[in-house]
Amino acid sequence: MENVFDYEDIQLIPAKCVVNSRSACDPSVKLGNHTFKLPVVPANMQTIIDETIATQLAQEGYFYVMHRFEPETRLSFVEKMHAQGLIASISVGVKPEEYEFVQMLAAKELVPEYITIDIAHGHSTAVIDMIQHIKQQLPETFVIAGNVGTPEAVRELENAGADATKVGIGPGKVCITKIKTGFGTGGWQLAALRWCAKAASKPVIADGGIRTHGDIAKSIRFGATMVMIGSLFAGHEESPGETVERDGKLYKEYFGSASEFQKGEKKNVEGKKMYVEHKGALQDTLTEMEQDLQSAISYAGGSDLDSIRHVDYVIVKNSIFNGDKVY
Ligand SMILES: NC(=O)C1=CN([C@@H]2O[C@H](COP(=O)(O)OP(=O)(O)OC[C@H]3O[C@@H](n4cnc5c(N)ncnc54)[C@H](OP(=O)(O)O)[C@@H]3O)[C@@H](O)[C@H]2O)C=CC1
Ligand SMILES: Nc1nc2c(ncn2[C@@H]2O[C@H](COP(=O)(O)O)[C@@H](O)[C@H]2O)c(=O)[nH]1
Repeated sequence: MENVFDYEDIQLIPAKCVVNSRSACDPSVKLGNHTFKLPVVPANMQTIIDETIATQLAQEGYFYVMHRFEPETRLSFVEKMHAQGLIASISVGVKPEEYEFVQMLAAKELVPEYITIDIAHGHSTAVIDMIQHIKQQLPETFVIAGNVGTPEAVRELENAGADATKVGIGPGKVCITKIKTGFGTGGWQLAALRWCAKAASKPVIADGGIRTHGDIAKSIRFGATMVMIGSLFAGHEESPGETVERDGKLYKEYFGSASEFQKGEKKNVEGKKMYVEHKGALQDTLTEMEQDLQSAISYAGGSDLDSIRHVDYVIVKNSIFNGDKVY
């Protein structure tokens, strides 16, 4: 593959501004039948989202995907969200009990608006079978399938009925797949996104490796409809991870969904645990992301996200941070 690059290697090129204020730029995005305030979704991980955050996000008009690691709560979660007039967006795996769960939702006529099939290696018969099962049982549900890292995988999952695919194997902050298996899109996630998005006929969600808000705009430029983010969302007051104090500073725990901490055993471990700096309220980050995206849209010379998709770019030889810290 020619032109292999990652987020740090790219700078987008400004085009003539057409708005008088960044506040005139609209960073909202449509996914399925709904429009959301931002093209950003917090990762469906246990230290990133819980029912309280999911409810807050849905009420405020942001997309969310609830994780699948407390499977017994999912049915009542869908009921609770619908009782409040909010969208229900949940995750499933591919084991036999997950088939029964989907059947149970259908039998109770509980139709989540979104279901994400959340598997490490999504280019598999297991995921294709689950897509078909959901589409048969819950035809109205928007199905996001992943994770994948190749155009072949995107096409196969789309052909099986997926409404969107999620791209990213190994670029995550707490991911050790790349180290333990030698496989993945770590180190070239942005190029992999471009490769996959060119083959896609439906929305692509870029998942993992976002380290700055500018990386969201870069993902949009290279074909993402939406971006899934873990580490940047891990350090908030509301984040479900444990809060610890070290040398007078507060940190929040962030662990991988395939880590020993999540699994409760040391088997097929492909994730680790780390601590990220505490950074205040979730809404403050969402607001800053919105402002930074509005600014990105203005630099793109337009007034909505689509303008970012058409800007030129350069591959820079050195890191854009040039040895500096981000903040
Ligand atoms: N985006 C990424 O880069 C990655 C994400 N993750 C996250 O970790 C969590 C756990 O993922 P996962 O282990 O898939 O989920 P599960 O533990 O639910 O495994 C799902 C099923 O797929 C099988 N399976 C898992 N990996 C493979 C593989 N490489 N080849 C063949 N079969 C496989 C498992 O069997 P068995 O366990 O017996 O093999 C199991 O039957 C998810 O939330 C996932 O998103 C994990 C790694 C990479
Ligand atoms: N290889 C692994 N990847 C994982 C694991 N748990 C989650 N993930 C992926 O990471 C992203 C978040 O990435 P970030 O760079 O924004 O922090 C998440 O959405 C998953 O796709 C894991 O244990 N191993």
